[in-house]
Amino acid sequence: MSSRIPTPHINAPEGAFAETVLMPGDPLRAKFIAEQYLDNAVLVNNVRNVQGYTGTYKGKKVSVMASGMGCPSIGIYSYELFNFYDVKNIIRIGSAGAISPKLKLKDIVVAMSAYTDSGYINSFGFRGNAAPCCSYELLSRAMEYAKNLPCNVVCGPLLSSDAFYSDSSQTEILSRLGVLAVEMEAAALYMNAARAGKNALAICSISDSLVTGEELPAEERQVGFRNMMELGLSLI
Ligand SMILES: O=P(O)(O)O[C@H]1O[C@H](CO)[C@@H](O)[C@H]1O
Ligand SMILES: O=c1cc[nH]c(=O)[nH]1
Repeated sequence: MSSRIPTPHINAPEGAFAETVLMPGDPLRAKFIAEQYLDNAVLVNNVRNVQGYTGTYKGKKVSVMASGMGCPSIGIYSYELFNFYDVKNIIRIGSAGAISPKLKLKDIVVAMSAYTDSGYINSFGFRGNAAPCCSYELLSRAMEYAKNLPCNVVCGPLLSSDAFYSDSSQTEILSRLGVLAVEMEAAALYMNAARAGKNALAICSISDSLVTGEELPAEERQVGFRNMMELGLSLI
């Protein structure tokens, strides 16, 4: 365990986090997961209102903490958890916009890999094109559990974009390459896990479709993705 805790972003003491952390972007989704699913949940971080809780689920210790939005933000939290708090697994519990016409609202994408346009990728010193990919062990366990879920769960690549609003047509190009959906964090999480020798998986519920223009309201993005939350919790 490093002595670099507390950090500027996490004021929890040593040992405050479980070895597995579920990580939604939205702090209120983190709070909802802690309140709905965890026994004896304790708030272990609230710096910048980025809420982190540790409790137990079915008797197993688990933490849930928000990442905020975008690669730079999840880059900070996942780096500090992996490298300073000795966390072993981070599972993103996110939302994403469908770019595949085959996906409907509330379907779940389990991200095998993440294309990215984010400059965050340059911080690892590699001058070619990186290939951020998930933990195979977490992925295979997630897809096994997904067979029991009453919703469509698809495994494939995501795009982790720096821009939520964009004039470019990159998503159409990536759709032709089989990329399923766009979100904003998986690539940074996967790169930090690789660099730290740890494990990561991004699971995202479809909150809107760039194909049809349908979208869910903010409250549903906060509390409505229970199948995804239970899929994440099945991995602890
Ligand atoms: O719902 P979360 O987990 O925040 O994920 C998605 O939602 C945010 C944009 O609305 C971005 O963080 C994107 O990745
Ligand atoms: O990053 C995101 C997340 C949800 N929906 C989108 O269109 N983009």
